[in-house]
Amino acid sequence: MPSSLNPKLETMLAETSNKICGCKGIRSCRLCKNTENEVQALFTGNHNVQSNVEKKTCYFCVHCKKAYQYTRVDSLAEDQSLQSSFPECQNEDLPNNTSVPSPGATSNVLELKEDNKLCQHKNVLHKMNFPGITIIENFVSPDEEFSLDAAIKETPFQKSQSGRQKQDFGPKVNFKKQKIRVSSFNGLPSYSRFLFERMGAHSCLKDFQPVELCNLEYCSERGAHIDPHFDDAWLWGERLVTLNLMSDSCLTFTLDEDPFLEVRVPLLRRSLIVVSAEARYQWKHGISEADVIGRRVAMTFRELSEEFSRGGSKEEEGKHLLTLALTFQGTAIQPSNVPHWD
Ligand SMILES: O=C(O)CCC(=O)C(=O)O
Ligand SMILES: [Fe+2]
Repeated sequence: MPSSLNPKLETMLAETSNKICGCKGIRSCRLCKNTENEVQALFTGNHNVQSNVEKKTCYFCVHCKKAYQYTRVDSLAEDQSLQSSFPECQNEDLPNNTSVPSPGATSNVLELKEDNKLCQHKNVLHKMNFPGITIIENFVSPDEEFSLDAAIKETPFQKSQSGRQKQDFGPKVNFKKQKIRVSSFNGLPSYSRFLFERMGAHSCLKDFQPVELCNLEYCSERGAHIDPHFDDAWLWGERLVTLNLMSDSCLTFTLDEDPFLEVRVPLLRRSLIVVSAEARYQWKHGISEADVIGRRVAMTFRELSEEFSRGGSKEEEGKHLLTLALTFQGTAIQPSNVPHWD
């Protein structure tokens, strides 16, 4: 809120916002932003001014794992699917042996080798490497997606920041003070066991052992999104693994030092994305409001950092967390205790 507003109005807005959504501090969603904007406009006559500086947008190709800026991007405005804003690469002739089939998969174009020569892109202005992204398409089948969503809905969601709703299965963490409490953590939920087992069949996740699952629900009516951020690196390890359910979306990567550059990575429905390396540690990631169409559910699994793994100073704590997590008998932890990057 601008400081030019009178204190009474600020208090009124804060109270209203608190009642209708879960935003705190600088975060906002459509519910509190609308209220705030309407009242602000009444009092100040100000309206948001859109920046007209051109963005350099690169699109990540799931197949050759490079990011491309195009001379023109045909956007099918009438098609509501986000997929249509990603230019297609010509990869129909890819041999089957370049892929690793996923147990839930119907597609055989998966985990393709980097630098796949057969992947061709038209109208390319600029091509860049974008290390640290692996996408496994069709990680779950439509039936499995439906069952997972039904199982998730059995637990009530808690209001979160920026219009999101969440459920957390993990230890209580105070990231600022670097403190953990495990007393209320009783494991990952049973419905996530088969996902963990399936991950192990993929080379990039062979040794992946999750200690936290955070389910996030995004709905466009609430203007749900997630601001650009880094995930914690003290407790959480290198790989952030997200299963995307119920609709397509897009993860946008940005750099503070180059605010006009962005890399858009498709979050395809039923696909699994692994974010690691530079994509995890050098680039911030976020999901903009415009990239949420209808309802989206994201299941994010996190592993332990080196400090909490074998040989690290917190190895014993890590072991304990892992034993609890992998019982798969978990129930969601209480909202006030929810650990999160923000
Ligand atoms: O919804 C997503 O896919 C990303 C969520 C995320 O970045 C986070 O929870 O830290
Ligand atoms: Fe994140």
